[in-house]
Amino acid sequence: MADTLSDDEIESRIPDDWERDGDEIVRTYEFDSYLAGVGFAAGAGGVAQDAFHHPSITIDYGEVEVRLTSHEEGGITEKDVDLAERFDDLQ
Ligand SMILES: C[C@H](O)[C@H](O)[C@H]1CNC2=NC(N)=NC(=O)C2=N1
Repeated sequence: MADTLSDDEIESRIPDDWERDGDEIVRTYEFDSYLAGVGFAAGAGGVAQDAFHHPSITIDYGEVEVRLTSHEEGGITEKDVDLAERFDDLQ
């Protein structure tokens, strides 16, 4: 079971374009169309299922908000940061 990261570890490990929001890390991706966002969300879902670590994904017109936290650990872990990097690689 992964341990939660300290505030300093989060600060140093959080990928560019992501922000900390309490016990979550969050990024809003922007797209030229709604369906481009839907496609990104589908890809992110596949990566999440592969990792068996699941984000909250909100699809709006031209935007997709992704929130990550480790529910079982009750905070932000390496799993969240690693998955954020994998989502960014989908772009
Ligand atoms: C039983 C538990 O839900 C599973 O082990 C996985 C599923 N996906 C998960 N996703 C996230 N974000 N946090 C978890 O703790 C988690 N646990």
